This record gives sequence, C-alpha cells and structure tokens, in this order.
Amino acid sequence: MPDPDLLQALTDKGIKALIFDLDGVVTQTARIHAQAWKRTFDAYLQAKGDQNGIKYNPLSIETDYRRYIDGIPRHDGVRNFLASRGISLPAGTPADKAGTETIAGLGNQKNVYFQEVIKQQGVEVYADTVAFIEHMREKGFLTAVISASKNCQVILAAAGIEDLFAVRVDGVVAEALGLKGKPAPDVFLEAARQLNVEPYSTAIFEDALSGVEAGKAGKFSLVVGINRSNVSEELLTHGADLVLHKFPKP
Ligand SMILES: O=P(O)(O)OC[C@H]1O[C@@H](O)[C@H](O)[C@@H](O)[C@@H]1O
Repeated sequence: MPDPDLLQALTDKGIKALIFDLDGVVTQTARIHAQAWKRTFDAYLQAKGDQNGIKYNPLSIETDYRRYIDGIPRHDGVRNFLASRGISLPAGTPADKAGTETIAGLGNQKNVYFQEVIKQQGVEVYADTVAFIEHMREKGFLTAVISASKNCQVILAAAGIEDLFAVRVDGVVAEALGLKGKPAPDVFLEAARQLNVEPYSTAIFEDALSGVEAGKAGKFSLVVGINRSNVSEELLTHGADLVLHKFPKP
C-alpha cells in the first residue's frame, strides 16, 4: 500500500512546526541501542540464571525491546525490562561501575557497548528524513528534535546534522528540567514550548510505541508513526494518526 499523503495532511491541519524523534527516525541508531541492550541483558540474565538455577528468556528485540525499552529513558528501560523477568534491583548511583548489579550499573554497561559501536562505526542518517527536514525548513517550518537518549548531542554531531533543529530536548535536558520520559508527553510539550508553538499546530514523528503514545497524550494535531520495521498496525493502535515507511521526496 502506498504511504498516505503527508504534505496534504500537514496542510489540512495547518501545521507550522515539526518535532522529530532522533533514534530510528532521523538517525540509524535505534538498532545500535537495541543491540547494546540485548548484549547487556542476555549476559546478565545468563549469569544470574546460572547462579540461581533459573532459566530466564533472553531479550527479544521484536517484543521486549519495543514494549519495555524503546524510546524510554535509560533507567526506566532497565527497570521495566527486569520487572518483566520478575527481577527488582536497587537504583545504585551514576558512578556505579559498568555491569554492577544495580539499575545504574546495568545502564552504564549498555552505554559502554553503545558508545563502542558509535566510535567504531560512526552514525548514519536516514537520507529521506534529512532531505525532508531540509526542504521543510526552506519552506519556513520550525523544527525540533527530541530524544530519551543522553547521547543525542553526540549522535547529532557525529552525523553532522546539529543545525537541522532550532530546539533539542533530549535525555540530558529532560533530566535537568525534571521532565517525565515517554509515554508521558513532557519532552514533546517542552520542545513545542521552546519553538513557541501550540500542539494543535505541530506534527510529531516517532518510530517508538511509547513515542506515538506520548504524541497522543500531548494532543498534538498530527502524530506520524515512522515504520522502519514492519510495525504499522501497532503504531496505529498506540496512537499514530498515520504511518509512513519513508518521508516523501521533496
Ligand atoms: O542510554 P541513552 O543513550 O541515554 O538512551 C536512552 C534510550 O533512548 C532511546 O532513544 C532509545 O530508543 C532507547 O533504546 C534508549 O535506551
């Protein structure tokens, strides 16, 4: 089936501003996050299972990652996923050594794996998204980027696309301002506030289920699900108004 007509939808809704999620919408980093999490949790569950004589199911990227981790702040993701395996750990502190059996320690381990890959491989953008954003900026649309990730700025710099966005509300900004993570709408609402636009004249673009839920909760006029991995139906049931496989060619 062809994608719906995005430009028509933007016109019909009187959209002035566009807010993009980073990982999986603008940059090809969603897969790198998912694999770093899988590496962290599979090793942890294997070791814990060996110790306790329990067989834990490894992390499934198709189900567990999408449901418990994707789009969600680092420590919330650790807590959510471990709860799905009946495990509860102390919070620990940001200084915990990578791999310490705490929420922060496992989060730090994933961050080591994630940064290793970024350093080795660099960051690739989705060319369709970047061309679309450049074109829409030329037409006068305001643009912002949001992300749960504390690596957002590093990723934007590595991809050379920092100046595509007038506003950035990422994991670092959210922590400093005390904003709730997705599926709460806080990061999107803060980005709209900084752009000086209302949600009713703003469209958001998201690949994560938690992200389209956040867009819906924030009453944004148009919530666009970006389907990079065959999850159209789920994006629609979680709150997307329409789903695209690719951004239209300008
Ligand atoms: O660990 P970071 O880089 O702060 O990222 C937090 C989360 O950021 C989201 O964008 C990713 O979808 C998640 O996989 C990730 O866990």
